[in-house]
This record gives sequence, structure tokens and C-alpha cells, in this order.
Amino acid sequence: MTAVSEERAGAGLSIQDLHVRFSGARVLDGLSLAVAPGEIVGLAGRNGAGKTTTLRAISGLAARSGGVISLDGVRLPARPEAVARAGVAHVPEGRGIFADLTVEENIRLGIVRKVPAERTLRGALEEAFPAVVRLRGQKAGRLSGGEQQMVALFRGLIGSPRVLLVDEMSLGLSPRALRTAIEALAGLGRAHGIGVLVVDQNSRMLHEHCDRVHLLNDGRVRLWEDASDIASAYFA
Ligand SMILES: Nc1ncnc2c1ncn2[C@@H]1O[C@H](COP(=O)(O)OP(=O)(O)OP(=O)(O)O)[C@@H](O)[C@H]1O
Repeated sequence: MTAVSEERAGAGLSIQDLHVRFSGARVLDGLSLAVAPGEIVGLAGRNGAGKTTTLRAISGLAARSGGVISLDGVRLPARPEAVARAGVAHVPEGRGIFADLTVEENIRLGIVRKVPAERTLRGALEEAFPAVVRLRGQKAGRLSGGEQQMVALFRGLIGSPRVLLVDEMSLGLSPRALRTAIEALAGLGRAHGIGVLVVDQNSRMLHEHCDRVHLLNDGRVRLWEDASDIASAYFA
């Protein structure tokens, strides 16, 4: 294998045989998953299946008891700042917005590494999320839930990450705002080679917008190909 093809083979986010335990209980039990550059991947599963834990383990926020997580072929350490600097951005469940800071100040917190001017996404983000531009000087705590979610997505992408993790994407968004937001995410991801991993309870939305959807059950994932088969996916 040449150096170039090796690089391609390892491009994007790769999770292999991930194990996470809480007080001895196995929450993730050999989970393996990959997100290629520019790909949008959905992660579904019932309440308590371990979706948030998966994203937190990638970001170094949940301790792993086994497994390897790598980005572009390089192992990610289990330290949140180092993971962020390596190019993994995380929009957490509940959005992680700082209420007393302005929208612009919240957005600047997303710039965790130097990005060459030609790779900055600010222009594209302003086009995709005009409401965020309009609200730039407002205290973020005054915004509606949906507006805060858009700020969180904007902040997640402003640093041109290699991978964006989004927990509970649809939280607080109206159906129309959700469609706009996920189409923007998918479009920006594809155009700029950013892999996106989206967790959501809304499996229909995931199937509609993602390149593929995985179902998390018993600590592992499997491909969920038949979007209409919700009953056996969740209750098998
Ligand atoms: N810090 C923690 N300490 C102990 N148990 C935890 C911790 N975090 C999560 N858990 C447990 O791990 C399991 C998976 O939780 P997680 O939040 O990952 O599920 P989820 O699939 O995101 O659920 P939901 O759809 O309800 O948000 C749950 O049983 C939860 O109680």
C-alpha cells in the first residue's frame, strides 16, 4: 500500500472495539463505527442505549475501558482539549450554550485551533444560519431553544473541524428549522470534507438526511437499512 492510499484508508473518524463501563455495567461493549470525511452518519437507539456515551467517549469526556479511536489514522487521546485541537467538535446534549455571553462570544469559543483563512467556514455558516448573524450581539440566554441550537451548530463548525459530533440534533428545533439545519450540516460537511456523526431519537429524520444510519443496541452498532422497520429495530 502506498503512503497516499494508506492515508485515504485511515481518513476520517474510526472507532474500533470501544468499551465503556459505569460502575461495572457495560454500556458500550465492542462498538465499532467509522465516519469518512464529508459523510453524515446517524446514530439511533432507545433511551439509555449509550448514544451520548459514545459521543462523550470520542471527545474524551467518558472514560473508555477498551478500544481505539483514531482520526485520520492517528490515535485520539482521552483528553477533551487534545481531542478538540485534533479537529473533533462536539455539540452536546443541552447545547452547552453560555447564557451570559453574547452569541458572538459563544461562537468564538468554538475556535480552538488555528485555521488558515481560506479554510474558514464563517461565510458559509452565515449563509446557512442567517438568524445567528441577526442575533450576534444578543445574550445567548435570551434566545429560544431552537435559536440556541443553531448557535451551538455554528460554534461547532466555526473551527473547521475534521469531524462534528451532534447530540440530539432535533432538540428544540421546529420541523422546518430542523430540515434547514440538517441540510446545512450535510451540505457544509460534503463541501468541506467534514464528517458528521448525528445522534437523534428522530429516526425518520436520520434516514432522510444521513448517508447511513446505525442502531445502537446491547453496546454495539449495526447498520439500520430498512427505515420503515422501527418496531424490530427498537424492540427486537
Ligand atoms: N456518568 C455516568 N455514570 C453512571 N452511569 C451513566 C453515566 N452516564 C451514562 N450512564 C448510564 O449509561 C447508560 C447510557 O446512557 P446514555 O446517556 O449514553 O444513553 P442515550 O442512548 O444517550 O440515552 P437517551 O436517548 O435517553 O439520551 C444509561 O443507563 C445511563 O444511566
